[in-house]
Amino acid sequence: MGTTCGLTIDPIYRYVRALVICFILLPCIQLSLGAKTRHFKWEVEYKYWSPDCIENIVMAINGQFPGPTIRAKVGDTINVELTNKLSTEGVVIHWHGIHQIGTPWADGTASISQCAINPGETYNYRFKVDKPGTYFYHGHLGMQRSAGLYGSLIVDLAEGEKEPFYYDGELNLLLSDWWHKNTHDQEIGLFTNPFRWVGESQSLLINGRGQYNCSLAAKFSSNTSISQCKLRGTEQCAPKILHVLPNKTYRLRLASATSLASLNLAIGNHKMLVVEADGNYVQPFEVDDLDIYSGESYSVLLTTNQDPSNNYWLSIGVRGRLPQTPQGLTILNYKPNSASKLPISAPPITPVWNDYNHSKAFTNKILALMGTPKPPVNHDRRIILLNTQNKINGYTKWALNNVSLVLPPTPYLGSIKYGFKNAFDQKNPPENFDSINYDVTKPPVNPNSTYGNGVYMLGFNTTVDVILQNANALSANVSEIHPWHLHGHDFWVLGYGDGKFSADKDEKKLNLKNPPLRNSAIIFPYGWTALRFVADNPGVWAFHCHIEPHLHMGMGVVFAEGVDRLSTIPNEGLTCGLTGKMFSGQKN
Ligand SMILES: O=C1O[C@H]([C@@H](O)CO)C(O)=C1O
Repeated sequence: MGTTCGLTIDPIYRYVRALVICFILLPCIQLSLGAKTRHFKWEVEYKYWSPDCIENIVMAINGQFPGPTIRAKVGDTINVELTNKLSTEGVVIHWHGIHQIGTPWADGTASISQCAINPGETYNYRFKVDKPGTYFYHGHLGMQRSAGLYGSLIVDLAEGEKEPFYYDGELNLLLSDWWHKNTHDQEIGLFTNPFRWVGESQSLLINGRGQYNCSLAAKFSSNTSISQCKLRGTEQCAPKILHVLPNKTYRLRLASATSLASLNLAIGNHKMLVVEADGNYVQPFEVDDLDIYSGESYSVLLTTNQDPSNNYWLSIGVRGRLPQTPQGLTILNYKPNSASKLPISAPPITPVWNDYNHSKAFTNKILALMGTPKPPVNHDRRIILLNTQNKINGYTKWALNNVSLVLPPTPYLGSIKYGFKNAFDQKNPPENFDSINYDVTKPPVNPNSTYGNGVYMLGFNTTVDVILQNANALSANVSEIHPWHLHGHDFWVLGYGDGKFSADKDEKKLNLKNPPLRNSAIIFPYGWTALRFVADNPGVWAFHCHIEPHLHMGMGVVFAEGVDRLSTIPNEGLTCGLTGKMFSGQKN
């Protein structure tokens, strides 16, 4: 029996009732709650741009880099008509942190939730924003995030609702990293034998702005070869100054769209109170600096209680990789001081890149605010994913339990819905690795892995645990940070640990009392991270390392649940691969 708007009743009555509900009642309920449909017409194209004062090409939206900020209220419907104006490549946009409940085809993952939008074509992203918080959107095909395809998405509380904290004003910072080598070149290097790594970025950007050939803080540097930037403020690379008034509290919304860099952010002389992580409230805690990994977002409260005759630095620097990228800087301008008045001392120093104790201390402070839903006490299934750097026929890859993901030409959402059994590997990918014999502290004994595109089919409404197990990469004594992001859900972060996860020893250490709910979590070098989520959102969902070159090298898996519950999937996103053939057959 079919369902419409979630209802299953007899056919004629069902049709009439569905019409009434869909076209009369739902809009009325929306109106009465003040919810709106927000329409946007976007065109994606390459543009010449100077994000760090060096001219390059960026992927711009409506001529802007970063793309326009979307601001909406909980319950609103976002409708982005996205036209691909790139002349030779497809495009998609993922709405990072938005659950896409009932609209999995709008998740914007090429080969998973939709076909890439071809040059000249338009795709309609229509979805509801279900949770207040700080989010962003970005390209999810190839290396298009590295190319600059990103922007902010901020969801305010519904009318009449109040945040559990007070602030006078708001500042929004979207953080990213920037290479001078174009992303096609970067991408080809990753798929070449011998492998050519993308290397560290040339610049860090704050709201799409950084300075490569000069520094805002050169006069404080002992390196005399760096010149002081002389910017008028109108340049594309001039910092976005953060204007504040003394003795007020500001909510800083932070999101990291970096391709590679893990960042640490600090504001000279000021403390920050962390209140939100990935769209979830956390127990407030105070910090001097904060780590933010690719794919994460935070809100911090900043009180402007320092000497009002000065301005202060806001700095970001690289963590977890030997930094070869200068700090990204902007100025916190206490009004009425002139914005061009430099702070009186040097910018905050980023903690040493491999001081993991510093990072762990920060991460362990993140706990759910009282009232946050708690995780189910038991899990139905536990998937353990060993993260390794591997080789396939001499090519360097990343793999999970020895399988490196290569996406199929037919998007999973369509192939699962319509039962195309030859669209992807029908065997469940491995649930575990040989944890008794595998030494996570050493390079793999046998580094050869295989390509795969199988799906973890999750029972609808079951509770799934994922243990992400880090290991040594291909070179001895190297284990990297990987920030993992789950589409379509938040998960509870039950705990982090060092070495190999052991159910006997570590199970009892898991936090079931107040674990933070998030959509992104990291694994520390040589460590493990335990996550739990409920598979209650019909659709097909990527779960992957948010370092873009790592995802491109296969570091991801695919989950699917409840696809049979989706009554209709718009054809619009499935007109490629086997589903494309099926639709063209129907037309004939
Ligand atoms: O995937 C990666 O490859 C390089 C290095 O391991 C090999 O060049 C690096 O730093 C990564 O994160």
